[in-house]
Amino acid sequence: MNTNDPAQVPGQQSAAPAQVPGKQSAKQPGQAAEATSPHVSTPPASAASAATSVSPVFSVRELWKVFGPRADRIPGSPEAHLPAAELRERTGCTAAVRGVSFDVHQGEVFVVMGLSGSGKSTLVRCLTRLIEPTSGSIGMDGEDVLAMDRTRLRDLRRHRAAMVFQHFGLLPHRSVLDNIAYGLEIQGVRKAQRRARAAEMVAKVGLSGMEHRRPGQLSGGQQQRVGLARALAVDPEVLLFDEPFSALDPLIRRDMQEEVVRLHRDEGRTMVFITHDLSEALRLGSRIALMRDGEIVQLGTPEDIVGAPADDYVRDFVRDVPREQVLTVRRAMRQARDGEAGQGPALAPGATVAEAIEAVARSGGPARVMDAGRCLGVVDHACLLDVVAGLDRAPQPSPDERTDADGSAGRRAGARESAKEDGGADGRANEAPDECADKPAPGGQQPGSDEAVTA
Ligand SMILES: Nc1ncnc2c1ncn2[C@@H]1O[C@H](COP(=O)(O)OP(=O)(O)OP(=O)(O)O)[C@@H](O)[C@H]1O
Repeated sequence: MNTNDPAQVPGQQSAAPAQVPGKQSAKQPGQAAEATSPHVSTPPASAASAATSVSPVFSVRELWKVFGPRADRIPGSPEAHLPAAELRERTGCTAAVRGVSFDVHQGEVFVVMGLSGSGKSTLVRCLTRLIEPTSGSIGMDGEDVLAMDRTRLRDLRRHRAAMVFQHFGLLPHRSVLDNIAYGLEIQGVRKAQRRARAAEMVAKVGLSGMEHRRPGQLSGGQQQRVGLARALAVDPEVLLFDEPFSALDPLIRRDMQEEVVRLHRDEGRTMVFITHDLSEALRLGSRIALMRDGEIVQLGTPEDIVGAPADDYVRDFVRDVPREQVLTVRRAMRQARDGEAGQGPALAPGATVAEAIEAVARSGGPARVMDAGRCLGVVDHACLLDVVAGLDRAPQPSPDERTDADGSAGRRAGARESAKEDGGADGRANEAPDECADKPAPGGQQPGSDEAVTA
């Protein structure tokens, strides 16, 4: 059985994989585990339907990682949930990851966020067994990661899940091009082929013209681009980022975040992204797993986390987030009254409250929330203010909401990006054709039509 075939397409399995223990069906293993956790928000309708159509890239159940003597006695023991200091005092052990369960869906940016020491790095390293878990199960595309032998594991790390580290790990005496080609070199890809692929990646991450420089001749941001290009060169099914931008200065960091958003939008590649920076998590995440003391205290979309914090810890965490930048009009809207469905600027359901405030201010009246030509509701001054003040109601997903290519709430980032594309740099766009568009406003024009944001 050749389980290390360099010609193998990344993400495809060359051998009959061992199945994840306890896996119920190919359709959606562990959906119940996510849905029954008190801290895990129910995904929006589109995410849920996407989740049922494809199996998760990673499926993690009851995962524990305990460091220290006789670590395997801790999971399931009465000590398992002791506070960290008490556990250490009584047993000499540290429970870095405690009974964590989640799925990473295809095409999403799954952010693992938490304060220093909350267990983020340990958790993500367990996914490819860079750290051996103490107990639990990990599936990748339905294959049992914990049952993989060394060859299969090497294949997983080289071909299927590439890691981008904070410290770029570049080879100082090699050129940019050769650094990018390195991952292909250890896969045994021929020189001409790997250099051609590396040259493609140089362009993709915006380093054209710098191919022959050494890492020492690059800025921190440029070095991180090389790290990113090296991971991309092997065309992995999933990219794992371990706080990749935390050493970069804020402007370069922003630049790199945009790079990730762009890559995700263009390629729809699955990404798992560790950060301790809330604004980075909100900006990049399709969903965010917020960790505390080794546990996931809440797992949900940025809108879930900011709009419906699971407990006081999360509430405190998100207290200073500008709500209007994260929450969407879906949360703010009310039912249309007396002809309101037929006029006013049109907003996509994924438009932010901030975008809606601008549209309503410009038009002087309510804006419509439109989806596939249907008016889902309207937003006016009062309901937008309620959301900003935190007096809003729960979100109101439409029953037949369309599903985007990437399924889950990656739609948010996509919504913002496509708003920009449709309407130019300021994010405005022309009004989408809809069932109300044939009802002319006074003066023959749709009021505020040029303020509308579509996504
Ligand atoms: N090899 C180890 N031996 C013992 N304890 C460890 C080991 N690695 C990590 N830990 C402990 O496990 C806990 C989680 O560490 P981890 O590095 O996963 O946290 P983190 O959230 O990634 O932190 P940071 O943001 O600072 O990198 C911490 O208490 C840490 O001290």
